[in-house]
Amino acid sequence: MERKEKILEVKDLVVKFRLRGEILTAIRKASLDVYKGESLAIVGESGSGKSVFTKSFMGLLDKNGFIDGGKIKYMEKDLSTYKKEKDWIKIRGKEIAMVFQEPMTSLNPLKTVGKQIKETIELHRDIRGKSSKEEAIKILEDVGISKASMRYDSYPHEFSGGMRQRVVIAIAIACNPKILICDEPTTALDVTIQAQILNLLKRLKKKYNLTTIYITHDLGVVANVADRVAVMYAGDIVEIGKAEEVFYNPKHPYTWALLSSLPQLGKKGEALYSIEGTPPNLFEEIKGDAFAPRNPRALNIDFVKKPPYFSISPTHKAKTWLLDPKAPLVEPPEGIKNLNKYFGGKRDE
Ligand SMILES: Nc1ncnc2c1ncn2[C@@H]1O[C@H](COP(=O)(O)OP(=O)(O)OP(=O)(O)O)[C@@H](O)[C@H]1O
Repeated sequence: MERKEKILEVKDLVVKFRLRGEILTAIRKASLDVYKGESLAIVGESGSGKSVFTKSFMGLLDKNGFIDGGKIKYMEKDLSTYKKEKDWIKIRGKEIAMVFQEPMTSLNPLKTVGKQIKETIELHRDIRGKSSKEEAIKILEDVGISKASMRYDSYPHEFSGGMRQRVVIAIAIACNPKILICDEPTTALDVTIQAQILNLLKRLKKKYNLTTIYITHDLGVVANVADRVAVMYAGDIVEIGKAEEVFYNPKHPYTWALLSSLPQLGKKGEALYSIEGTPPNLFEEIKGDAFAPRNPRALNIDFVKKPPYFSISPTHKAKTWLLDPKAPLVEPPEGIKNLNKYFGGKRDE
């Protein structure tokens, strides 16, 4: 594999929350390398820790949250040691920016969209006055807003949902970040608009040489945009690889379950597959493989000992005892064996 430069290196990160006198462990020694210029997707069910994990890179954890171990290395700096807002201001937006699911919560309803972009430019870059307005208009054009110089003076409520999401992306881009984290960027939008926003993000990634991290529970979104996929379960990354490796040669039973629940695989008239059981209680210590109680193919050892990563290829690894040379042969479910039929074409776009 060509050796790419790491832009972010997360090692054994532990994030906890204090809640009513108890401690909840949301991230359990998760590690992740992100390479410059790549597009990485973090997928997993609601509550698996995707948002908490990425928010910890930006100092955006809720007040009751704290890092209790591990490192977050970004450009020679260890962000896990950052405590003060004045340190985070140098990173947030400027180096690492985030686009959230619901555009209305990220926009100020009382200010024109142009002013919001202009202010962001002036806060982060050395441009003022007329030039920053011109730059704001250019960015509005970049994110696909037609008649940008006229729309500059519009308020957020005058835009449709998809257009508002474009404005939120414009604000994120205006800071000139190196990493753009997109947290469920299309969940609140209808299907055609979703595709447009994903295409826009792909285009901007190329133009601005961005590293993009998508957070989503929807593997369908991932098929279209990600170079690599990280699968998260109960606060840990249980499988990671190139998108085609995770889609066409998945190894962790949780990835099998996620893939089996893809709506694209649903047969007409049949109920969609859904993963049985519930995720573990994060207030309690987890023993063994966290997915074991929900895994119909679990081995005895899964309930006792946490699996390490086993490598499948230089770019693909998974934390499951099924990959241990001593494990019995367990086949993935039939339904997910020919996924290239569904996604093969799309990935080559
Ligand atoms: N402020 C908080 N206090 C207590 N627990 C929290 C807090 N924020 C998050 N959590 C818990 O951390 C775990 C991970 O949450 P997180 O929001 O990262 O999940 P997620 O995978 O992003 O899910 P979703 O897709 O629903 O956002 C969950 O169990 C959640 O309840």
